[in-house]
Amino acid sequence: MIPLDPGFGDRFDRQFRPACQLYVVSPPAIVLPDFVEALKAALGGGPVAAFQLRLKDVSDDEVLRAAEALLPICNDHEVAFLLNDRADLAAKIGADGVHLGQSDGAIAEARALLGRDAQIGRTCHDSRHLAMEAGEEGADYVAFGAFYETTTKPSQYRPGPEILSWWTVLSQLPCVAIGGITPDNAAPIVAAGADFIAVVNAVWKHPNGPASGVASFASVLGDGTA
Ligand SMILES: Cc1ncc(COP(=O)(O)OP(=O)(O)O)c(N)n1
Ligand SMILES: Cc1ncsc1CCOP(=O)(O)O
Ligand SMILES: [Mg+2]
Repeated sequence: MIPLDPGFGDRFDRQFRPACQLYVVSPPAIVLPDFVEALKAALGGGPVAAFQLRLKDVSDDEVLRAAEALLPICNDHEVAFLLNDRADLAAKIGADGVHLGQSDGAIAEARALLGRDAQIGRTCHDSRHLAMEAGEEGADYVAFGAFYETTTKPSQYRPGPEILSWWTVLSQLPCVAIGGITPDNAAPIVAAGADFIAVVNAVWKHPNGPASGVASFASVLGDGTA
């Protein structure tokens, strides 16, 4: 199982915080086998910590087929493979983890299905309360967003970077920032302490292709010095 590891290791200390890492989320609809090549290109474009398969309005069979094709690519690149929404399917395909929104089931149930080593993420929108709750329920990371306007998933929630700095002081659990993030607007989020930035369009809709999309984040991800 490949961990979604911010790199704290045994010596967790925010003063020695590792660099913010990229968490690439799939488009809501993909075409196979084309997307296999697109994912290979993306993961070849630069360091990626995790990939999330986030398909919407498709059958379970389509999710399983996509996972079967994409998981080996993530394994080859040592990139954690998380499935969105469905802990049951994540267990079935042997995913490294699952991302659960507020309506996607209990963390304890997902843990029972996936085991101790799986990475379970929880959407917390702009809510400090939801983040603390997720931590208490056993999530492995909390996700805040949408930080910026986005067409991928329009959101009524708009946290500011200060929720990230608040969280990094309060908790040892990694935090993910999501929503409309691009290399041009990521700096305040990275500076505030995001452990991961999760992106869809900035990678998959990059005018020069997904490899360039991933590469375009290299200069903004920081070197971990607080
Ligand atoms: C890393 C990450 N953060 C947030 C989300 C959103 O999850 P959710 O609120 O369940 O919405 P959908 O993605 O299911 O539409 C995510 N998927 N990943
Ligand atoms: C899934 C999700 N949850 C909050 S915003 C968002 C979409 C992120 O996509 P993009 O990086 O294209 O804005
Ligand atoms: Mg969801």
